[in-house]
Amino acid sequence: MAFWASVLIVLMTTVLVVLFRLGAFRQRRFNEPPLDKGLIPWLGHAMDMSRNASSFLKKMQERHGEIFTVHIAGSYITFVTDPFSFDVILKESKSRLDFSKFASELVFKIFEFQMPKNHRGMVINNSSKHLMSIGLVGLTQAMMDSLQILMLQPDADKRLGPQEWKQEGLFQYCYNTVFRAGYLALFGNLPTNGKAGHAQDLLQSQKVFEEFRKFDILFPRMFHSVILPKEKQEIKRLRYFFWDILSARQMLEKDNVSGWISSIQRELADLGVPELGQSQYNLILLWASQGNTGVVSFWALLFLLKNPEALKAVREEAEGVLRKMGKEMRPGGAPIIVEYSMLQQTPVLDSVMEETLRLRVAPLLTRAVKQDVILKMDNGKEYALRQGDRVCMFPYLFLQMDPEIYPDPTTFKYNRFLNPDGSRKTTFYKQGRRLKSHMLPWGGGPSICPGRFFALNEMKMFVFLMVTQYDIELVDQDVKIPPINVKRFGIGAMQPTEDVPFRYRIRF
Ligand code: HEM
Repeated sequence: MAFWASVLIVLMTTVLVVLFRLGAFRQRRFNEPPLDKGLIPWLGHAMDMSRNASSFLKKMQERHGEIFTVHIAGSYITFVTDPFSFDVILKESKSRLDFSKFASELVFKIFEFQMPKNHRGMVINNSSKHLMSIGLVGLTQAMMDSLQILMLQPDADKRLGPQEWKQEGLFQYCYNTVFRAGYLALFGNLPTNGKAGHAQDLLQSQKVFEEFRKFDILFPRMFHSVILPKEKQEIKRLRYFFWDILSARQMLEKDNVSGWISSIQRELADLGVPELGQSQYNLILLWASQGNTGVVSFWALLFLLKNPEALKAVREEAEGVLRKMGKEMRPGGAPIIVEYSMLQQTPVLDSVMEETLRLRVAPLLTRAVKQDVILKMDNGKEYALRQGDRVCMFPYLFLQMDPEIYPDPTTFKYNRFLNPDGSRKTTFYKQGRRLKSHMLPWGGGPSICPGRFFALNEMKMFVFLMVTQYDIELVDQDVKIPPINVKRFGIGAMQPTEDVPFRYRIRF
């Protein structure tokens, strides 16, 4: 009897210790935000969050207000929903709220790469040199060259002449074209070995795109740590495919590798990162640079195709820029070349891109709480945050979809970001007060996307070419705009649940 009593005591103690470790006994302390642990130990609200983060967070905001802490898969995460307080968090010092810690954990989970200590300084320095300022002009030119290679390649179906309509899925077409052009511009071309043309580049970039899409589709499951054993195998295979294709050895054989990729690789080698680590890092850069631009380009074109007035305005603006630059569009004339300077003269297209980013880009901005912190909200209220927790912002829901800031927020309005005089509109208000940041699709603070200027150039260039070089139309003009895949909330650009057929032909 005594024996069984001891076993029972040991068992109960173990269960209590495990529950304690899983955070089941955490109580809200004085000054802390409202705490919502959910009913399932350790998992907490993980299922709701991975199912549809946006509707879950909306429900939590309705229940708790401007700030609350939820328990998700073993972590306590504080969400701030007041957009006026976002800047406070984004500007907070790294020693209190840190971006790198969470990013490094995520990168290790998905890419199996252990970030070297000073890697962020390296990314930031190289990005400001090669993705901004002077480097941006050359890279934008490289993107243009690659877009031309892809868009003007002879049709696989030789029966179709250049003037005939070609039909495809718009999502597939945009993602494929922008991904491959961006990949070639950043990661370089295969040597032609005396052969004419770009056949090898076209073949290899197609394969890279196909494998990337498989990885991309599995990404939300990796992000939320809900992978089945079969999927684990596939992820492993895909990682090996990319580590090989992006290896230092393969990159050395390529021509025209961008300064961004080659100098990061050199610095990694100097830091003593082994070859495998360099390949792993290249996959991270491939993911960061190519996972969103094709998707956003798709939405921008779809919105234009569904809004003939907007399409007309963008086309007229682009044709005006071509005329101004002396690039006459003649029937059967030379292909259109979009130069860097031309992209600085397109306020209507800028507004279209900004409206598309507002409607379709939904990252979760996360900081690790490095020490106990008092967070002073914009309204003066103070909340205690605990060391070891995370603090998160979801600007898609609490800023970009706010009807007070953007009336009729789910509707695409191509001129929402234009002033009546046609200049760019940057002032937006809530409760009569001007917002410092009216949108955060690129993140903010020290971790703001360093590729944002290049990304915008890539997408604008693609849309510019599509509207000037081609006639484009939806196969069914009445087709509904497809819903978004809600499982991708928090990751970046939202993808559609289904494709939309469209057709295009060279304009003569
Ligand atoms: C539509 C396209 C893009 C979107 C919406 C986007 C968005 C973002 C977001 C939200 C972040 C995280 C910011 C944070 O957590 O605070 C990020 C990080 C990053 N992005 Fe982009 N991005 C895009 C395109 C690009 C491109 C084209 C490149 C490179 C050529 C790039 C390179 C990076 C890098 C390297 C980081 C990590 C920065 C760091 O560790 O500090 N992105 N991006």
